[in-house]
Amino acid sequence: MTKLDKYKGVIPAFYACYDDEGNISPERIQMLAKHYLEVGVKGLYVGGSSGECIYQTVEERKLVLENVMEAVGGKMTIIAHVAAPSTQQSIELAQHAESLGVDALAAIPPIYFRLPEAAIAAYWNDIMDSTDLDFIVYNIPGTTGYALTPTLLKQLVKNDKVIGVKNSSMPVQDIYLFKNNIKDDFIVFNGPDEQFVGGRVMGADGGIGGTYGAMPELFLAADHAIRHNNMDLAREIQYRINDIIFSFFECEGNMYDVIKLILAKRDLNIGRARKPLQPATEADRAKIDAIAANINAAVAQYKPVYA
Ligand SMILES: CC(=O)N[C@@H]([C@@H](O)[C@H](O)[C@H](O)CO)[C@@H](O)CC(=O)C(=O)O
Repeated sequence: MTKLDKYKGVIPAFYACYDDEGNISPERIQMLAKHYLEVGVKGLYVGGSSGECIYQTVEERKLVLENVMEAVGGKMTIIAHVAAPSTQQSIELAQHAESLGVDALAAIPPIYFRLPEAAIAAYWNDIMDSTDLDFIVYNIPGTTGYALTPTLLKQLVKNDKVIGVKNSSMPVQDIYLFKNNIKDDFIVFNGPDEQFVGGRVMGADGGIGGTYGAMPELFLAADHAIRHNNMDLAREIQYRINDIIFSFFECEGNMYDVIKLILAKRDLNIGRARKPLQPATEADRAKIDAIAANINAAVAQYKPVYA
């Protein structure tokens, strides 16, 4: 058992939970967090893209984390994503997260301006210096426009607080770059859910993903198959997961709104996605019924793999 084992496994990116008026709902946050605790995932990644962080105020983001911690803090690994438009706001969120007792912080690079690498490093270092928590560098070039380099990562890991990278770039080989020759005992999380198995084979220790929350049982089953060296089964589950993810993208509404409507069918009503994320349309409704049925069938088929 090492200090980093608590991060190795399936970690859903926690969804934004709103009431019917679109305000943060403490009750729904606690309900969803307890649901994932019961399902048996390793931890939760709170306040990331899937948490709609960029559409929430600092105070709203604090309220979200407070309710997750009240519901499950201490019983699962909690990683708080704290990147915000300014360094000052990011530090405020980081220190608030530390006061609640989270396990680790994560942050994307600075938002909006394409800043030079020195400014990106300074941003991450400022956040790290503001608390004693473990820190996870978040590489998501598809949305931020900045692709983490091994050179910068080697500089960052001189700070012992850096324990890993959440890698949401598409090339699986990036996992090799961030896993090898960086430092001993370093965690890499697979980001693209469509490549969960591929990322793990390349060396990722676990995954953090935006679709895990819609079908955590399938990722737990794939994780179990990988750990037991049953790669044919792992691939089979990954293919099933991908069919489901690709069906999300066939809807006109944004994936998070589609997932929320699917969760509502499982008695997990967490409201709708915030605009400008597009709401699901009437035409999506029949597709959403079919996707929900497909998820239920896949869960029934593959949950016995680990349960
Ligand atoms: C670009 C993007 O949003 N990537 C997602 C994936 O989990 C993604 O939703 C999934 O692979 C479906 O394409 C995560 O890496 C991001 C994430 O988990 C988060 O920050 O909430």
